Amino acid sequence: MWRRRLGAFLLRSPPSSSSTAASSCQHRRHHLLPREEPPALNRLARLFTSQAGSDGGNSQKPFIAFVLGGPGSGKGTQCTKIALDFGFAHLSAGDLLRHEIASGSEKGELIVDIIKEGRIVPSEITVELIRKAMEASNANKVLIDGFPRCEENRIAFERIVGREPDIVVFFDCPEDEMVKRLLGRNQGRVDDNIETIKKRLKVFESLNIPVIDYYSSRGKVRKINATGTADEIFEAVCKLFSSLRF
Ligand SMILES: Nc1ncnc2c1ncn2[C@@H]1O[C@H](COP(=O)(O)OP(=O)(O)OP(=O)(O)O)[C@@H](O)[C@H]1O
Ligand SMILES: O=c1ccn([C@@H]2O[C@H](COP(=O)(O)O)[C@@H](O)[C@H]2O)c(=O)[nH]1
Ligand SMILES: [Mg+2]
Repeated sequence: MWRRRLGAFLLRSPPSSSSTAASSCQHRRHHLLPREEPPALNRLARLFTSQAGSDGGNSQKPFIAFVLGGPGSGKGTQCTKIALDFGFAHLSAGDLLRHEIASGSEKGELIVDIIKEGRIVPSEITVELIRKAMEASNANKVLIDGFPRCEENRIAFERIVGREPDIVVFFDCPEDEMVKRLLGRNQGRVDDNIETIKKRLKVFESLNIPVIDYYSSRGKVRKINATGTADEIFEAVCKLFSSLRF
């Protein structure tokens, strides 16, 4: 459990200020494993779930949701809310890469140059970070936010982790809205400037959309209209997640 908490602390984005009780899911499902549930009830609940492990973790294969969408479509914002309301571990590929940069490693120096250019980090680096984070989280439900970015990423993940996602959530947002949000983000990100944003939008269209198309052809994509307020979008997200079996 401590590993799970430490992993979550290190790897999840800080909760957004909009993640309040008031904004939480109106369609909230009856969680089988809410965090605040007493341990005895948790154990009982686990007897009735197919995926939970002996410590609530992933001794069997976890439910994996890839969360995709253009830059600034609101992936991180919505994942924070989903993690809180539905008990998912939130692994953001971008945050993992930024964490590697912050560690001061040689790999980090390579990564920061790629991010400034809006390009895609080599698959073996990103997949290895995600694989380790999944292992550290020991979770039975995982959101992988902002990955895979291209077909090569997808193929590398499926080869190394040995799994396809159970679903792919696609936040569909118009470009002008994404640009407006990114320019207003104000979190000191090296890629939140108009030059990099334009490059990221091109990379999204040319490399990430084909991944979404691939998973669409496999019936895995759930498209969500990502316009409106974060809370309005979360209403649609809640409907989707409440309908899932995990
Ligand atoms: N529905 C919304 N309406 C207005 N602003 C939003 C909405 N959702 C998120 N934002 C804001 O837009 C910015 C980008 O959101 P967020 O970081 O969640 O996007 P993202 O898809 O994770 O972007 P990136 O791919 O760059 O990581 C943030 O400042 C966030 O607070
Ligand atoms: O799988 C990934 C995820 C991210 N990148 C690089 O990081 C930036 C920022 O990512 P966000 O998910 O938007 O935080 C992205 O533009 C890429 O340069 C990546 O290469 N691979
Ligand atoms: Mg993000």
